[in-house]
Amino acid sequence: MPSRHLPATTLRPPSFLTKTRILFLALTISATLVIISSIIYFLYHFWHSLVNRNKTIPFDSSDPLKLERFQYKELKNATSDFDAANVIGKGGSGTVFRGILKCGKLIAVKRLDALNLQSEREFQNELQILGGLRSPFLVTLLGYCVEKNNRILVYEYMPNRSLQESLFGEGLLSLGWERRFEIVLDVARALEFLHLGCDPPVIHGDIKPSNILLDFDYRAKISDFGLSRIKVEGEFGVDMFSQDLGKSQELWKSQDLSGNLAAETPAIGTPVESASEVDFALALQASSSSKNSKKSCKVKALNLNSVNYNANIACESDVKSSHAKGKEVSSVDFGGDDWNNRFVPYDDELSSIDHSKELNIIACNGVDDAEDTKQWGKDWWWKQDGSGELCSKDYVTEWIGSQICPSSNPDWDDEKKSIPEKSDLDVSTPVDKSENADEPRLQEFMFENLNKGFEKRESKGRKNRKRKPRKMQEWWKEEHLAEISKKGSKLKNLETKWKKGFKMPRFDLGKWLYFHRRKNFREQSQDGCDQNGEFSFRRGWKKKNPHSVGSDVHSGDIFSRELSSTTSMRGTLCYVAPEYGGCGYLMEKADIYSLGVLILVVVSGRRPLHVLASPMKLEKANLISWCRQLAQAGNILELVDERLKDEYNKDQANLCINLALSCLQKMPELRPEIGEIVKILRGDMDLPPLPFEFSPSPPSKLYSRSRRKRTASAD
Ligand SMILES: Nc1ncnc2c1ncn2[C@@H]1O[C@H](COP(=O)(O)OP(=O)(O)OP(=O)(O)O)[C@@H](O)[C@H]1O
Repeated sequence: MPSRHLPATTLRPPSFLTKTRILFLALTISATLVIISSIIYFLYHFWHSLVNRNKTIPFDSSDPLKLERFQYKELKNATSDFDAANVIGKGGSGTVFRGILKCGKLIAVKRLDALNLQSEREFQNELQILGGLRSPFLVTLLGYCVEKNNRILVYEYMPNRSLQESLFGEGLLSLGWERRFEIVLDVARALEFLHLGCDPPVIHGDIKPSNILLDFDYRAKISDFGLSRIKVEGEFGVDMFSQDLGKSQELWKSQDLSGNLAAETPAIGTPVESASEVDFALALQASSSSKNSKKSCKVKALNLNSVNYNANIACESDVKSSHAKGKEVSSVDFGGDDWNNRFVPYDDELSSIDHSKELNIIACNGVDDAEDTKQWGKDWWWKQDGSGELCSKDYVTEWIGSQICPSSNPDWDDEKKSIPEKSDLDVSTPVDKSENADEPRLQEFMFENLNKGFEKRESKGRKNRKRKPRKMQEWWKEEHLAEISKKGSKLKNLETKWKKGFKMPRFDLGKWLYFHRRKNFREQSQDGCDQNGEFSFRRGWKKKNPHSVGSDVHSGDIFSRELSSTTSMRGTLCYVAPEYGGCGYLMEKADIYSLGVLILVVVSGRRPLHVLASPMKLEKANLISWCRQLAQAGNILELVDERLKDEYNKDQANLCINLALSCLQKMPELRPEIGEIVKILRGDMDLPPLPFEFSPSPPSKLYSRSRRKRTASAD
């Protein structure tokens, strides 16, 4: 019987088959698991990166700025849990603490008070611009911290705080003439670095004493780049003010504090030849506004995630002709049409209006409200009455009203005697009781008198000028809603917050401020005035930190209150250039104007706008007007700080004041360039002749180089 061959498989023992199956199954399962876990891992990371996108700093991994990213905990330890005892200052957006790192290094830690669109924007600006710059004339930004809703900036510590505090605070006498002159020179050099040493140029946009910090040796450094802008020349074609910026590279050489060449440590923002690729991270602003542009501007683009900034810097000649003239480089991406809405055309005629006007909040009611198609930068937001809304004058009026508090001002009793009866002002009426009737009268009185003092010469010219009033609210919407609408879900959050009454001072600012201020005013009137109150157009009222003395002390005559550190929508009241004034073009000459005001403040030891109780002293209330009057009378040295007595260099003082007047010319193109200013201050160039309006009669005894050198050698 033939034997039957069974299939090989069947011949194998069953245990072998089982093992193979098990092995196969195990392999399949583990492979599946690996694949699934890989997918999960990938998805998790994808989700994580999406979720954390808004929390990341707007630099990509190739961060050229080498800023240190601090842990919140680290800064908390450095400042003893942000202890109030470590507070060294308070600005509109945040509180500044003194801190000490583990390594023993002293730092200044600025923590933003609230996270909103404005503060986020300024935070980004500070990082992008100041973070990309290194100069002995600029405060060094060491690092930052972004964790959850915390936004913190870490700076080098400046032991002598701000110029504001040195001039108007306790250290009053520590600023002798030499130091003042050096400070002016340092600030000029800092601006020289920004305007001429950087490519593209950086425009600070908010030069004022509280943004000038003093180091151990009282050398001045510029800080606060929250409102700064990068000027990308190519984008706008012809420079509006015919500045020969091309010579910047030729002119600029990195300088150390003593003015010596220090070429070995070029700042990040130095000319292209010294840094083949400018590391400004900055150009983001330009990029966002230049959709039509094509050619790159040698600026290293950054990957900005945070607030939907477009980081592809471009600045090319291929720009719409409507953008041909210099315009502000905004940090926000406005569509093409938004540009047209946002930027008002420059108008020589309007810019020739006397500057005293913009200090004259006062002028609000006296303005001809007739229609005109032209709008002028600041004009509309000073003069919005007739709309039924609170105009800027009202804010300032309220503010001034709140400062005029007999009970809290020891000088008041003396001064009130000199107030003429015809003013119909009963100064003995306590402010708290005059809430409805007397308070406005008191304020009207102040404004009327200020008006008389400052605006005589303007009234004629203004009669024929017709202007279309523009509401601040409208402007705000134009500027921000377009911006916000691009921020998708962020907008929804913000809108929800607004609806819930979240504190967003720029929304419906007028009413918000009005009611908020009135409420505070009533409350404060009962306990005396709020000596620390400060008015901010940018963020509404801010309460000064008791440690910050800079803004609330008396300086000069009776009581003079500061509007100087009130930050406007863009820039600061009294320091902002007339052609810019909140929404116009931010060009180098705007910084020059602010420098002019700063010089006068440094020389005179006075704030640019003093609110004085006595009409006798009104001529001095507006520092710029007063200086112009003195110049016409040929007596500018009367402006020099009385506290210096005779211990100052008359030639230098003369030079500074004349230079300031030159910087304060209404026409931006007439103001000197920063390179010239530095040369003039160093005695390497003569001051150009001042226009007739400032010249004493007979024509100016201008300060000449030869004369100055003679004096210097005599000294
Ligand atoms: N690096 C620093 N070192 C020492 N003090 C500083 C430093 N930075 C700021 N301060 C102090 O903190 C104060 C507030 O500064 P901050 O820049 O926040 O506000 P500001 O410029 O006064 O106001 P705003 O932000 O409204 O323009 C300064 O006036 C200064 O006294």
